[in-house]
Amino acid sequence: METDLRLESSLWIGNRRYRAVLTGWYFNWTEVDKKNRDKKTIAVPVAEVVGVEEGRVEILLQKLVEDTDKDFTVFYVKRSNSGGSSGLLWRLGRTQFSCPSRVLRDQWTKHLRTALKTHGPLRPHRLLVFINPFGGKRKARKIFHSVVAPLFELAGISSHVIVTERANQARDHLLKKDLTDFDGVVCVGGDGMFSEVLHGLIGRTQQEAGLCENDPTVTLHPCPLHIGIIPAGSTDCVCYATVGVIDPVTSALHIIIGDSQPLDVCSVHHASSLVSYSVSLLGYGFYGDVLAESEKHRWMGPLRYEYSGTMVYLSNRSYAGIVQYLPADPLLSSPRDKTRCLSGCSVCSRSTDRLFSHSSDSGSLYSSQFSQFSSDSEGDWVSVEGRFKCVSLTCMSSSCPRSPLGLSPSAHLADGTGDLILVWDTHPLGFLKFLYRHTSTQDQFDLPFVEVHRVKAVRFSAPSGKEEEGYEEIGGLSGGIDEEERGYDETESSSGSQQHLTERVRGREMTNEPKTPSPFLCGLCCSKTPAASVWNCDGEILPFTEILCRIHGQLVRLYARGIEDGAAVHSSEESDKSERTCILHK
Ligand SMILES: Nc1ncnc2c1ncn2[C@@H]1O[C@H](COP(=O)(O)OP(=O)(O)OP(=O)(O)O)[C@@H](O)[C@H]1O
Ligand SMILES: CCCCCCCCCCCCC/C=C/[C@@H](O)[C@H](CO)NC(=O)CCCCC
Ligand SMILES: [Ca+2]
Repeated sequence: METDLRLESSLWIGNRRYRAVLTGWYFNWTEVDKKNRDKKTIAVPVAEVVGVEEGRVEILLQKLVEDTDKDFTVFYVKRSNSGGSSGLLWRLGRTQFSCPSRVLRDQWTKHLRTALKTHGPLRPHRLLVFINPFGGKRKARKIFHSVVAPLFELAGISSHVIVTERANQARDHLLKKDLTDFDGVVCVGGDGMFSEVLHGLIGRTQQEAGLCENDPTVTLHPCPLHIGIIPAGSTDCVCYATVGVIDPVTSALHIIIGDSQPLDVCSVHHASSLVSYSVSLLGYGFYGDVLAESEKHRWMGPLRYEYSGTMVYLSNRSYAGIVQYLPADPLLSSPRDKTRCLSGCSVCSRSTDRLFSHSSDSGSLYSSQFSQFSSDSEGDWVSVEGRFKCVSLTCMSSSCPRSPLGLSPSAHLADGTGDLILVWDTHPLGFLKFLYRHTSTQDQFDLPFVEVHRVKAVRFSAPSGKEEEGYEEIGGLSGGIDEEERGYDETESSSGSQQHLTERVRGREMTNEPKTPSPFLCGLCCSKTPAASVWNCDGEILPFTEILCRIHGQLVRLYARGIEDGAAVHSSEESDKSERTCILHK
C-alpha cells in the first residue's frame, strides 16, 4: 500500500520476515513470527537516516557493494552510552533488507530518498573542510581520512579539503575566497581551529552586510553557513559542550544529518576596535596565566595544560581589577538554578523568539539592543573592584573532558547571555577547592569567595598603573586572604544577593600589603608576580588588559543539537534490545 511518502510492505532481513513501514517521520520494521504476531520494532527517525544504497553494502575500511537487484541497505544513526561523557555516542547503524521483487526494492529506495530530502532540509551537500595537522595529538589528518571522509561519501556529501600550512590560513580563506556553493565549513582540530573558522565566518558575514565589527553597539548579522567540528585538539571544549562527547564519528553524523545548534558569541573590544570573538572562555588571572605558561610547553601536547595549571596554581597569584557588568534579566534564568542546557532547551528556544522578534525591522532591533550600551543606561551597569584569582566570562557551560559539567554548568548555549564568574583573592586551599570542584558534580559557586552573574556585557580594567609592565612583591602558597580574615561564612553563597549593589570594593588591593611567601616554595613562587595577567580568549592570548565584551545571541550555527539526555532519548537501539513493540508517532 502506498500513499504519498507512506510505504508499507513485508521485507526480509536474513531469513526473518518483517513488516516495514515508512511514515512521514519514521522508518520502522517489526519482526513478524510464524503465527503472524508482532515482535520487536526498530524505529528510526527519517531525519536520522544517513543513506540508502541498492544492494548489500558495507563500509568498514572501504565501501563494498554486492549488487543484488532485490536488496537495499539502510544506514542510520544508532546511539550508545558514552561511558562517562555527558552526551551519547552515535554510531553508524546498518541493516540490509531483501524484497520479493526488484520493483518493490526500487520503490523502497525511491521513497526513502524522497523522505530524506523532505525531512533533512539542512543536510549539507558541499562542505569546505579545514584540517589542522598540528592540533592536539597531531592526528587530525588521519581522523578525517579514515573515519569522516567515508561517512561523508556514503551520505553523498562532497568536500573541498584544505590541510592548513600556517596559523590563520582558514580564517583568511573564509574572509576572502569564494564561498558560494558551500553549505557549511568543517574544522578538524581543536578550539583554536574552531576559533579561526568562527572569526572568518563572522567577519565575512559582516563585510557582506556592510556592518562595522569594531562598533560594540552594532547588531551583527548571523552567519548563513553552518560550522561543523571534528574534534582533534587538546581541549575540544566547543565540541564537548555542544555535542556531549569528543568523538569524530558522532560529530560527523551530526554534520551529515544537518543538525543545527545556534550558539552565542561574545565580541571583545578595546579602544573602539574589535579584538576578538569568544564562545567558551574569556579568562583573566588563573586561566590567562595557565595559557601563557602552556604556550612555552606546546611540545608536551594536551598535557601542557595540566603541567602549566600546576605551576600557575603554585605561584598563587591574584590581580587587581575593576569589573563592570550589565546583568541579564533575572526572571528568564539564573546561573545558580541547577538546570542544564540540553538538546531542545526551552530557555534557548524562548530566547530565539526574543532575539529575533524584530528581525524584519532591523531599525528597531538596532535601537533596542543599542540602548543597553548607550550612556543613558549606564545606571544598569554594576561595578566591582578588588583582587581576583580569576575573572571568567563564558557564553556556554564550557564543559570539556577535564571538567564534565564545565565552568558554568547551568549556562545556556543560545540564550543571548554569558556567565561572569568572579573568584576573589583567597587562601590557596580555598582556590584549590574551587578548581577541584570543576572535576566533580560539587557546586563550584557555593564558596564564599566566588560569585557568578548572568550578563549581557562586561567591562574590565586594571586600576591605573597596573596595566603597564610591572611586578609586585607578592606570591607564594601561603599568601592570599583567608576566609576568616574577610569574615565570610563558608555556607553562604555570595552570588545573586549582591546584584543590586552598583559599586563594591573587596579584597586586599586597597591596602597593597605584601603577602608572605611560603618558605618551601621559594625557588618556584617567591619571584615577583606581574601586576597584570593576560586574557585567555578561547585559548588565544589577547594583547590588551582593558576590554569591553558584549554577548551576541545565536550569532552562529553549528552542526550539532546540544547535549542529549541519555534517559530521555528513545533510541532505535533501545527498542532493539527490549523485546517490546515500539511504534513512534510524531
Ligand atoms: N598548519 C598550521 N601550522 C601551525 N599552526 C596552525 C596550523 N593550522 C592551524 N594552526 C593554529 O594552531 C592552533 C591550535 O590548533 P588546534 O586548536 O587545532 O589545536 P590545540 O591547540 O591542540 O587544541 P585546543 O585548541 O582544543 O586546545 C590554532 O589556533 C590554529 O590557528
Ligand atoms: C585540582 C584539579 C584542578 C583541575 C582544574 C580543572 C579546571 C578545568 C576548567 C576547564 C575549563 C576549560 C575552558 C575551555 C577553554 C578553552 O577555550 C581553551 C582552548 O582550548 N582551553 C584552555 O584555555 C585550557 C585551559 C586549561 C585550564 C586547566
Ligand atoms: Ca549563553
